[in-house]
Amino acid sequence: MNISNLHYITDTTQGLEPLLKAGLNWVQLRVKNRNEKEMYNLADSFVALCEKYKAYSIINDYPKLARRVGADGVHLGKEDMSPAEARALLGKDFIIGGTANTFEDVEGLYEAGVDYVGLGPLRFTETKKNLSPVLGLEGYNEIMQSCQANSIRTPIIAIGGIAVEDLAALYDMGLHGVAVSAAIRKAQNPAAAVKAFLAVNAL
Ligand SMILES: Cc1ncc(COP(=O)(O)OP(=O)(O)O)c(N)n1
Ligand SMILES: Cc1ncsc1CCOP(=O)(O)O
Ligand SMILES: [Mg+2]
Repeated sequence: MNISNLHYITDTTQGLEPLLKAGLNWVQLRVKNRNEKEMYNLADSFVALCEKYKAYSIINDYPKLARRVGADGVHLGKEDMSPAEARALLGKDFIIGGTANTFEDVEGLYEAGVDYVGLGPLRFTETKKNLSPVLGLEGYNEIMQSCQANSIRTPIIAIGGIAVEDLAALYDMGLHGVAVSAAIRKAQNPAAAVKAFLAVNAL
């Protein structure tokens, strides 16, 4: 499995199909405050839609639900199940991502054997409440240099307020890719926004 350069984060399947048609191949379902039944139904239809377009499906926060609906992976933050427990539950082939805000977080996730790290936020975003301290490009630079110095090669995905204009600087520092919600979801033409992100990745 190749970790994608573009992770799209969504709380709905509405409007997702045109984005998959535009070439999106990795989607994370990130939903807060829904009951178990609603969450199951949403996750189940999300996985079916991703499968139709051969896109990887990742469920945020809920490892057991991810397994139950046949998703490809789960994303876990500091408040969620530990990556080690999730690995024991889900097995070696299940994709497990973890959240980092510092080099120490990245190191811990690398040692825990995650498949990718979501590192951020780059800047303020309204998409997430209780945001960790903003890193800015300078913060990413320091953390990426520490990763290189410590031979940490886990793919690192930048997240939080990412715009297409940020990609060049982030890739220069060694970031593997980006996780994006608002810049696609709130775009006048979300499918065109997906294509703009993918076009930079193809350069
Ligand atoms: C790719 C990626 N990186 C980071 C996060 C944030 O996860 P978490 O810290 O658990 O916060 P919530 O998304 O659950 O609010 C993510 N979802 N994806
Ligand atoms: C889940 C998450 N964690 C940090 S920012 C974020 C949401 C994505 O941010 P944006 O909507 O600004 O792309
Ligand atoms: Mg979480």
